Amino acid sequence: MAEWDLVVIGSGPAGESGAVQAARMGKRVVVVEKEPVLGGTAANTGTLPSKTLRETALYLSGYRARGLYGVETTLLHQATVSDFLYRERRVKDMERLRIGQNLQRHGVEVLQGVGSLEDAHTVVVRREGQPERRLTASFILVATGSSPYRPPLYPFGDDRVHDSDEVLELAELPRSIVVVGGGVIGCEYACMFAALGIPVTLVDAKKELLPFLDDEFSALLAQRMSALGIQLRFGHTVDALHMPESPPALLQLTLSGGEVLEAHQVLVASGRTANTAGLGLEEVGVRLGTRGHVEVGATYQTAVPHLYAVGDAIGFPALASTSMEQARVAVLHAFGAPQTLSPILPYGIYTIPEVSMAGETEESLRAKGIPYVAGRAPFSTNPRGQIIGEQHGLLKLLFHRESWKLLGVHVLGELATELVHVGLTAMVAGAGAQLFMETCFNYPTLSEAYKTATHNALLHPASGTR
Ligand SMILES: Cc1cc2nc3c(=O)[nH]c(=O)nc-3n(C[C@H](O)[C@H](O)[C@H](O)COP(=O)(O)OP(=O)(O)OC[C@H]3O[C@@H](n4cnc5c(N)ncnc54)[C@H](O)[C@@H]3O)c2cc1C
Ligand SMILES: NC(=O)c1ccc[n+]([C@@H]2O[C@H](COP(=O)([O-])OP(=O)(O)OC[C@H]3O[C@@H](n4cnc5c(N)ncnc54)[C@H](O)[C@@H]3O)[C@@H](O)[C@H]2O)c1
Repeated sequence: MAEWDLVVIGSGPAGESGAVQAARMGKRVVVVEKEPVLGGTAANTGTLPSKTLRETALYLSGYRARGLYGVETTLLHQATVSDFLYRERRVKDMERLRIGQNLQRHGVEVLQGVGSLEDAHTVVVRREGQPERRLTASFILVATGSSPYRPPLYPFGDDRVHDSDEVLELAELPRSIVVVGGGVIGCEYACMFAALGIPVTLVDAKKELLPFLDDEFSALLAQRMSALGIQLRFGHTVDALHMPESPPALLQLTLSGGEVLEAHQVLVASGRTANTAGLGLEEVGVRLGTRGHVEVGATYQTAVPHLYAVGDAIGFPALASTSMEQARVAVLHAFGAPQTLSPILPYGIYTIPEVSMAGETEESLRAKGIPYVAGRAPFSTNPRGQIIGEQHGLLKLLFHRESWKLLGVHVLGELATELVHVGLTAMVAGAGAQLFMETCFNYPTLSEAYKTATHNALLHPASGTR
């Protein structure tokens, strides 16, 4: 008999969620983590640090108060790196502590060391200066996450060149920066730096900003990011980088098309690679795809049935939110209580302003030939929006033209990543216009925009239909 019911490799959101789910089912569970701290990318280098830095940038820049009292606030004072990183460290520490306590409370054992497969049922754990440990398991959950992809053009040892992990170890705030890669990471960091008054240029090979967004919101976000002072260079790659020997001479980045950008520092955010090298997965029959992503089926089972993989290790959508859900679904399947992942997943993008969406876009509805009606509620006409000075926010709801079921929700502006959940919950419950008409919302609130957007759709049932 195996020593453990479940061995989890990795303690990020996926590992924690999978381990706790199995422990709740009365299973013997051990989590193997190579780092001395728990929490993975979400707690230590990605989600929480970047969101805390965003709040710090908003606070230090006085961004939320801009234009509210007839005065334009600028930086409260010259922001320093320690201003910038102070709260980031506190939030990180609290999250690590919370995860440790959560695992302990559920009776999950934690082992520090690098895990790899010796055979399909044995995980060997190696830690410098310690004897190797062998863990035999009935089931194994690979939740090893991902790391920034480092294109060979950039000398990452140089302290003017960063990836999204290293950017948290800045020695000083950049005087100007080029961000290469306008995916979610690039856009979020570009906004933070711009809010702090740092000149930012954002370069991306794609022609459109975050093309998975509804076109109207992609364009609106591009407009707001430009208004924040970000120079957008879409449809371009960086073909050459010149690094002068002696700073403060500026870095020179030559774009496809010939333009030369000059900046003090560069942040490269052009995708991520799964942490699967050296795990021994292929040796036991697990298939890996591009950038090392583990190939899995609908219940996160690999080609080896008792071996599951979840989170960033399997690729898209590679979010903390979805990683936790995937792990829960995988563990329930392993221990004989199968469930499926929610069919509608939200996206929350912490740019300045925030953008969030769930369900269909106008483009996806058109492509599927589904008849729809769009209803819009600008925050500038919402009383709470007025109070907080939210001039550019927008909620858009997409309803089925015949059934009036909600098919998609899109929000840009203050608290967009929170507001989206009203629409998400309605969609998961199969509800629509009727629900928003009959629900009493607090007044004044931004959530009330759901009622306004529904009225707008009902008043103009032909607008936005295709
Ligand atoms: C800058 C940034 C911002 C982000 N913002 C958001 C956001 O706002 N919202 C959101 O939902 N998602 C966000 N994400 C994505 C999110 O962080 C990841 O999707 C999530 O952390 C993935 O969880 P995971 O458990 O799969 O992997 P990870 O969190 O990467 O954890 C994997 C763990 O496995 C460990 N490990 C790896 N190999 C081994 C081994 N061989 N042995 C032992 N341990 C090992 C690692 O040390 C790590 O602790 C962001 C990511 C970045 C980089
Ligand atoms: N709020 C959130 O949910 C959030 C925040 C940050 C990160 N994440 C997740 O982290 C993951 C990684 O994010 P990411 O932004 O690094 O990767 P990404 O793959 O989403 O984006 C990378 C971008 O870089 C561009 N690119 C690639 N090579 C290039 C080149 N040579 N020149 C110019 N542009 C180039 C691509 O066109 C793409 O737009 C994503 O899966 C994302 O969902 C989520």
